[in-house]
Amino acid sequence: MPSTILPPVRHHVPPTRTKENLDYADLAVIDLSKAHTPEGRALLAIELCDAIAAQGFFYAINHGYTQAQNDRMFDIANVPFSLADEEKRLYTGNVKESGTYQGFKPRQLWHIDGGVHDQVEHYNINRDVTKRQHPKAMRPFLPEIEAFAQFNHYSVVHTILRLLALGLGLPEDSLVDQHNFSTAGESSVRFMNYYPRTGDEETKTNNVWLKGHTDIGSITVLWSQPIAGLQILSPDGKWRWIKHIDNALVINAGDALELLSGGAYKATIHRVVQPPPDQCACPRLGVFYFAMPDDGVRLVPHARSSVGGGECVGAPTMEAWRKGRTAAYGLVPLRRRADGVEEETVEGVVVRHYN
Ligand SMILES: O=C(O)CCC(=O)C(=O)O
Ligand SMILES: [Fe+2]
Repeated sequence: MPSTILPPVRHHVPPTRTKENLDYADLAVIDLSKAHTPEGRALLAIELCDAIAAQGFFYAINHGYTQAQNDRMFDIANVPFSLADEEKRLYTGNVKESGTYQGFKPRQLWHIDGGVHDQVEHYNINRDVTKRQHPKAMRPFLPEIEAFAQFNHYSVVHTILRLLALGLGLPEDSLVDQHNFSTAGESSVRFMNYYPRTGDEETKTNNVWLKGHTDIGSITVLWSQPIAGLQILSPDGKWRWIKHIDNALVINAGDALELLSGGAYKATIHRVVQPPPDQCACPRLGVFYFAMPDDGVRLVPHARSSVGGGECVGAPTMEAWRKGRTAAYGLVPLRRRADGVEEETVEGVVVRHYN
C-alpha cells in the first residue's frame, strides 16, 4: 500500500483578501457536482453556455478537491520560486526556439510597454511529468503534481468540455476525444509568481502587469487566490476585477476552443494589473491548468455542430498554433492600431493584445 505520509513542504500563508471596494465582474457560479447525471449535465450545459455568452469567465465550485488539497498545491507551487538563481537557470526553458514554456519562464522575458519587461516568473510542468527533468527540490512532489494534472484534466476540463459539446448540439464526447491525457500535447500545470514592481515600471505600463490577451489553448483553470489583479474585458468595454472565492476555480475559454466551436465560445480577453494598495507589496502566487487539444488536432469547427463548419482551409494544428503563439508572445514587435490595440499574425490568424 502506498505511504500516506506526504513529503514536507513549507506552508505558504495566503495574504488576506483586499478590503478595497473594487468593480467586480458578476460571474456565474457553476456547481460541478450537478454534472454526475445526464439530466444534470443537460441543465448545466444551458447554464454554462449562458455564462460563457454573457462574460466568458465563470466560477466552478464543488469540483471535488478539498480546501486542504488546494492549500497543499499552493505550498508546492511556491517551491520553485524559492530556488537559487543558478538552479533556476539550469531549468529555464528556451521559449522562443522551442515554442513551449516547459520549465522556468524567467522574469523580464516579455516586453509589456514603454520598454518595460514583465516581472512574472513561472514554472511549467507538462501533464506527463516525466517529459523533462525537474529541480531536485521539486522531485518529491511530482506524484502529487501528476495527480493534480489528472484531476484538472479529467474531473474539471473533461466535465466542462462535455457540457460545451452538448451546448453545440454535438455528441457529448466530441471535444473530450480531442483532449486525451496521454496523447502528445501541451496541457500543463503552471505555477506562477508575480513580483512587485518599481514605481517607474508601474507608470510606464499604466499599472499593467500582463497585457490584455486571450489564452492559447481551449480551457484555462485558474485556482482562485486572494490577491486581486486579474481583470476581464466586459461586454460593455470596461475592465472588471475577478473576485476571489475560497476553493473555487475561475475558468475561461481560449483561442483553440473559439476555433473548434466556430466562434460560439469566444476566447475572453483578460489582463493582470497592479493589485490594490493593501495587497500590492506581496508576491502574487498562482496555480493553473492550461488545457489544450492534442497536438495533432486541426483547429476547425466541428462539422456537425449547430454552428456548422468543417471547412477551414489552412487552419493550423494545435501544435503549430501553440508553438507559433508561444514563440511570438511578448517577443516580437506588434502592429499598433489607431485605437491602441496591438496585433500580430500567427499561422495566418490575427492575434490581438489590449492595454
Ligand atoms: O495571473 C492571473 O490571474 C492570470 C494569468 C493569465 O492570464 C495567463 O497566464 O494567461
Ligand atoms: Fe491568460
